[in-house]
Amino acid sequence: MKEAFVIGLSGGSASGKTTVAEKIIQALDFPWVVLLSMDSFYKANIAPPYDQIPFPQQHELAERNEYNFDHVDAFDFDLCCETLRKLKQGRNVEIPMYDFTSHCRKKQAKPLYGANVVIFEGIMSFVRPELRALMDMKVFVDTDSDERLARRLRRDITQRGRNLKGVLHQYNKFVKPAFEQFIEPTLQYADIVIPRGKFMCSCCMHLRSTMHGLVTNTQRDMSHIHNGQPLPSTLNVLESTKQVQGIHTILRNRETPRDDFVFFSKRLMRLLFEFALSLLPHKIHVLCGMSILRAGETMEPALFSVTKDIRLGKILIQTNAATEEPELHYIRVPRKISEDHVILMDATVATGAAAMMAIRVLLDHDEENILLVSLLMADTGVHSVAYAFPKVQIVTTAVDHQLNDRYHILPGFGNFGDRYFGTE
Ligand SMILES: Nc1ncnc2c1ncn2[C@@H]1O[C@H](COP(=O)(O)OP(=O)(O)O)[C@@H](O)[C@H]1O
Ligand SMILES: Nc1ccn([C@@H]2O[C@H](COP(=O)(O)O)[C@@H](O)[C@H]2O)c(=O)n1
Repeated sequence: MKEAFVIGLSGGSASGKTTVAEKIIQALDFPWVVLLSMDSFYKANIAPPYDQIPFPQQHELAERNEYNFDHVDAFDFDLCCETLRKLKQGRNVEIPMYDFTSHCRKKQAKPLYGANVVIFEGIMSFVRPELRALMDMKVFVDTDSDERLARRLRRDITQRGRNLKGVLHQYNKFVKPAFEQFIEPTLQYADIVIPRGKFMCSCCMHLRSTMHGLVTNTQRDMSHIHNGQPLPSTLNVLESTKQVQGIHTILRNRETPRDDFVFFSKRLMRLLFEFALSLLPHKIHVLCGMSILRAGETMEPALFSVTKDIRLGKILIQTNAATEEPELHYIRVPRKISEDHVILMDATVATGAAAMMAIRVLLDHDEENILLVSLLMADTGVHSVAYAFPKVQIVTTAVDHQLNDRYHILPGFGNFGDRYFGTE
């Protein structure tokens, strides 16, 4: 669950790598696939120290088509490797954005959150052994050089601000020799070669079958793999006092009117947060709350009522109706929270798939600084989270033992969000 499957894509310039990557994403129809391009790691930077040649000089050379963008030294391989390694580990990264017309990095970097599958494409992606070692599958797009030149002429003139003479000059002086010297020899490392850049169904079928055993249906797999295992030591269950039992009875009763349901769930949330806060170490710490929308949002007022100056983030994860997989739709995280204690909130946790996706997004944290706080959990969810993230503290008021065939907790609280918001 933690490691992303990395597909490396290589081939000459304009061979069709990006196009093939996009087709793989469509054809795989897989949740949470990200595309990372080597172009982001050109050394051409707005500020030193990445520049070997000072930027004004490099820019001027590029404008005259005299800067060699097709040499291994043009790329920041260290940053590239570190970024891909982090993504493979399911961690967050900041991707530099490159602008081909100004030959420099944009000021703004693009945040990427961990993913199930990472497609990494670039002319030099197979050149370095440390990059190849991060790839689970390597695909080479092998397109004839005339075809590549024709495509490059069209693309660079229409999209990258070049002219005919400049493209031809750059191609003959740098692009063609680089292909022969650096890129073509890496064809030997490919598991799959796509001839003439024509993406074929057979290629996708091969990719699917290779990945099948690795990333299958998360909800289904997680719903029964932990049967009979003892509950983990990171699980903290609120003491089942008469008051807590009474509130559970009210919340579990499907006849309970909405206003009672809201009142007593709020009451239980406060007790839960008091308990969760008592588990934090005795020192000054900064707190950040993260609610998993939409049911986790119901817990925010209770959290505010027991904590002062807490920062808040939100994350929207929804289950794809067709694949039954959780998908990340929206995220807002306060800046610089990597040192904070994070209280991750969801009203109920069934299989644990959404909670695990949220924890993965937060993985720039030490796991022990994350508390997953939920009113009610299924033991499947408890086991899955604890297995994947053994240091995350899990805090709840009760653990139920069954899930139905739609992965709802039994006996449970029913659909918490619908009952709370009155959208049943
Ligand atoms: N199979 C194909 N047939 C025709 N044109 C293609 C094909 N694959 C890519 N192209 C075009 O060639 C250009 C370069 O493709 P791209 O995927 O960006 O290549 P790369 O990422 O390898 O540089 C684009 O304009 C794209 O539309
Ligand atoms: N400022 C730049 C930077 C790079 N290039 C060329 O881009 C090619 C790599 O990108 P592909 O999408 O074609 O793989 C590479 O061959 C560089 O020559 C550029 O022209 N200007």
